[in-house]
Amino acid sequence: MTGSKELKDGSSENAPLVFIGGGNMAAALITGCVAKRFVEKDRVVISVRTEKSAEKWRQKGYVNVFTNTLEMLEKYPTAIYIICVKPQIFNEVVSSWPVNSRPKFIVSVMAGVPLPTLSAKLPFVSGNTTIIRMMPSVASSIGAAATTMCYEKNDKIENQDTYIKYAREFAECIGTVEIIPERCFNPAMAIGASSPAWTFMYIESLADGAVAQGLGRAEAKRIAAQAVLGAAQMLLNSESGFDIEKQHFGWLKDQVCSPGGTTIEGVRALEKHGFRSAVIEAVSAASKKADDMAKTAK
Ligand SMILES: NC(=O)C1=CN([C@@H]2O[C@H](COP(=O)(O)OP(=O)(O)OC[C@H]3O[C@@H](n4cnc5c(N)ncnc54)[C@H](OP(=O)(O)O)[C@@H]3O)[C@@H](O)[C@H]2O)C=CC1
Ligand SMILES: O=C(O)[C@@H]1CCC=N1
Repeated sequence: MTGSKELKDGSSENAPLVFIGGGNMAAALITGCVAKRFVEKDRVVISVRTEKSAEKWRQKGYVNVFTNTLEMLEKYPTAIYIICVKPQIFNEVVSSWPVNSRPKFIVSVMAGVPLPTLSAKLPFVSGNTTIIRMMPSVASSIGAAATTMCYEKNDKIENQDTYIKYAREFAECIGTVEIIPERCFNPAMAIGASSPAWTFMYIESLADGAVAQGLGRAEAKRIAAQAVLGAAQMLLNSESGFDIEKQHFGWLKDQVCSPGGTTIEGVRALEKHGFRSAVIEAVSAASKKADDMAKTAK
């Protein structure tokens, strides 16, 4: 990406990107898309709750920072709105939205707030508003997120294809993107957005294991992180001889396990301690939590 991306929909040329919420997820998104020059800093607008957070953003060179969401939304009546607050704060955001507002394009990254709830709760949303649910991850900051996206296609919405294309380009600038049906959104969130936390835990555990055996902490951390990166790259890069569309992951695992060797002993230990089951349960627990949140968000 060489230049700042413009959204030309006839009504808003070069529309600003307005982030409602400026915490961890917004920081990863903004860092990632500014680094790729998808948007310039002066076209980013952010609202946060506290002056302390606002000051942090200003120190990073962002000038359009607000601690009053209503004031921000009144100042930017035509924009691309990205809702980045916690789901529990969504009702507060709804009540901060000017009643006469008629937004055309809203992106929500909130876990556990489905599209029908978004449309129902944002009372000003008309039949002419495109709402997109996007689930990126903290890896957006380095352009390495595995983002998922869903939306309801409506041919009656003016310029909807333009908005969808823009959202897709936004997601591509922070990593990869999969468009999925909303019914699969929560399990996809678990493996795309929550799993970085579990992977950090896994890498930390690898390092701990080696430190327990006497390896220095710094070396252990670097070796563990690189080993996980290399393994993931082998799955995604067909030059490894692996075809992710056709082959089972076990094919690569088996290449590492020399008969009578060291690795298969580790496989045995992992199986004994319920490794796969623990991971499957983690995905299920995160997904179920999002299902429960969706019920209370109604
Ligand atoms: N963290 C992650 O890896 C991911 C998070 N998400 C989603 O992103 C959303 C945000 O999560 P995360 O960034 O982790 O949370 P944080 O707690 O880090 O950030 C929340 C932000 O919202 C701000 N805020 C609170 N109330 C308001 C308000 N009324 N108006 C405007 N801003 C407000 C806070 O301001 P202040 O800083 O002043 O308190 C803070 O900047 C969640 O819905 C989550 O589901 C999605 C994918 C991954
Ligand atoms: O923990 C959460 O709820 C958010 C959504 C996915 C990742 N973090």
